[in-house]
Amino acid sequence: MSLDIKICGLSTPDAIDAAAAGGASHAGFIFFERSPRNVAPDAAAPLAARAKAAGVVTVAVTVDADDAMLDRIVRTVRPDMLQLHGSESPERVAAVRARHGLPVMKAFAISGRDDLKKLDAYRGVADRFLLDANPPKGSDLPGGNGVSFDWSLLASLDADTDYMLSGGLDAGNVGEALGIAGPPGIDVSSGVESAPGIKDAGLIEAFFLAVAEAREQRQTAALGV
Ligand SMILES: O=C(O)c1ccccc1NCC(=O)[C@H](O)[C@H](O)COP(=O)(O)O
Repeated sequence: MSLDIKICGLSTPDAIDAAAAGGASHAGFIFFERSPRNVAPDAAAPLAARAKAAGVVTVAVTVDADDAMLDRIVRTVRPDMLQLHGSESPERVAAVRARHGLPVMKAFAISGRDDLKKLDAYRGVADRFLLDANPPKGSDLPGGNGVSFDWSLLASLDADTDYMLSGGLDAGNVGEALGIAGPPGIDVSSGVESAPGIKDAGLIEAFFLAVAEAREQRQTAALGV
């Protein structure tokens, strides 16, 4: 089974190259001023072009952005996908998708079974889901907090739910997350940083190695070797 891997919060050519070299399927760019990973559209444009040239799908991450901001990002950065990481309603997701003609990944904060029910109103509207942890108390950010949630909750999701498992992943725990949830995609940001907003090529490489090892172990176990 294939596994999509999104490295989020990229802001330098070196980090793009490390993500692409490791085999990232998606590269995320944050357009949210309070984030240490925030990039201006003009600065993100050449980075996104670099990721695209390496065959990586580019994702523009926004939080309750209005049409003017999304217009500017789409016009300048030309992302392949939009990630809506705020409290966007199903109607807003549909409107954004129609206005820009781009697939939309809708993010949800998960801390209990009830949170997963919220996805239902977005089925057939959002192209994909990103399931993240609830921000810790006092956090200024809806994402990128480096905290995880109970991955076993995902066992109750419909098998055909297309999502990325996100929140607090790193090289040390991604194998366990894959084993418990078996997601179609994963997403990481803080877990491959040496400091908030500073991606580390060594940590990115270690993350991909940990994913490869875990997948190999699962395959071996499945074959009963
Ligand atoms: O990463 C941010 O700073 C951020 C800010 C505002 C909205 C979303 C943000 N990140 C979105 C992502 O897709 C992150 O990769 C995701 O929340 C996981 O982050 P982490 O727990 O640090 O791996």
